[in-house]
Amino acid sequence: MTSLKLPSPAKLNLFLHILGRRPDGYHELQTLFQFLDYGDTITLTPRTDGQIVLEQSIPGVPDDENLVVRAARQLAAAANREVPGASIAVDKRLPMGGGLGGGSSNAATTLLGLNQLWGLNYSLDELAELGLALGADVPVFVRGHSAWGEGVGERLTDAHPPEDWFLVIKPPCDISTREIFSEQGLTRDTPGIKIAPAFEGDASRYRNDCEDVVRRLYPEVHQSLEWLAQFGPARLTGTGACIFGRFPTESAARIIWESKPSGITGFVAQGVNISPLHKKLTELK
Ligand SMILES: C[C@@](CO)(OP(=O)(O)O)[C@H](O)COP(=O)(O)OP(=O)(O)OC[C@H]1O[C@@H](n2ccc(N)nc2=O)[C@H](O)[C@@H]1O
Ligand SMILES: Nc1ncnc2c1ncn2[C@@H]1O[C@H](COP(=O)(O)OP(=O)(O)O)[C@@H](O)[C@H]1O
Repeated sequence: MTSLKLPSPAKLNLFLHILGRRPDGYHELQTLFQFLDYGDTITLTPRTDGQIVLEQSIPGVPDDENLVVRAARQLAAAANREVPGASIAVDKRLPMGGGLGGGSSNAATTLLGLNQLWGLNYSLDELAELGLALGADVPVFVRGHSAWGEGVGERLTDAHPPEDWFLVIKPPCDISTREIFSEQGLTRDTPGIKIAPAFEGDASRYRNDCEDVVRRLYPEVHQSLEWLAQFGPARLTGTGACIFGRFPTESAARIIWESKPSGITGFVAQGVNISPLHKKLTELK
């Protein structure tokens, strides 16, 4: 059988509210996930020896901890028969620890791709449940539709935010999700909002509750937000470090991108409500 080459897109948290903390220390969230038509690419090639082989390590991530390897092993363990194994290559474009969900997306792409390659026929519900054990953001990537997320992000309701263009900037720092959620000064009491069928893109009642803490701890993020805010509302995604500005057209986003100060890295991409992964899998059917 031939290889399967699949997209592994980024997500943005168009807003992120923290409603409280559960007894186990995890935070109750309300968030709005939208995918970007931009991300990593994963190539899955079936083997015959049952092994899961990562073709190239990611610097700083031991292979056993790489989310693609963990996802493949989890799926192999769940299948109640021998699987042929797979070689997995990840072409990484998304910054790690950037709040773009690259690791979670890689896990979801691996689960859906190997489910097809190995002929396991698990449903999206079953794969989302398997994926949740790997990370809170994996289920939304498995389901592949922009969504309101509640709980720790696992209770999902389809959403239809406008498919605008985004300028995403990666300030020169890495931020650990755990560090931000451990901060004393984090806002943890935002009142819950009623999930609306239509999303008011830039309504001021939506924000990212991690932003004040991240601005204080990481001046690089503060400076990038100040720069981007000159051109319109600028916001943090997830627990950072990436920030984004929203634009109605690609050219509007690119004009600002061209004017960026030297040393700023990032990209321009469209927000999409159907994941590029699911579009590709549909095309392959
Ligand atoms: C906050 C979000 C929003 O999309 O974005 P990211 O910035 O990571 O992309 C995610 O929910 C992140 O999910 P995920 O990246 O899977 O987090 P995990 O690795 O499971 O959690 C790392 C640590 O952060 C803390 N944590 C995480 C999620 C949550 N709702 N409450 C928490 O307190 C826990 O201490 C946990 O051990
Ligand atoms: N395949 C992978 N791609 C990215 N990160 C991975 C991968 N496997 C494990 N990780 C770990 O997961 C962490 C979170 O990565 P990622 O999902 O990209 O960021 P974030 O949760 O901030 O959006 C990384 O810092 C890295 O240590």
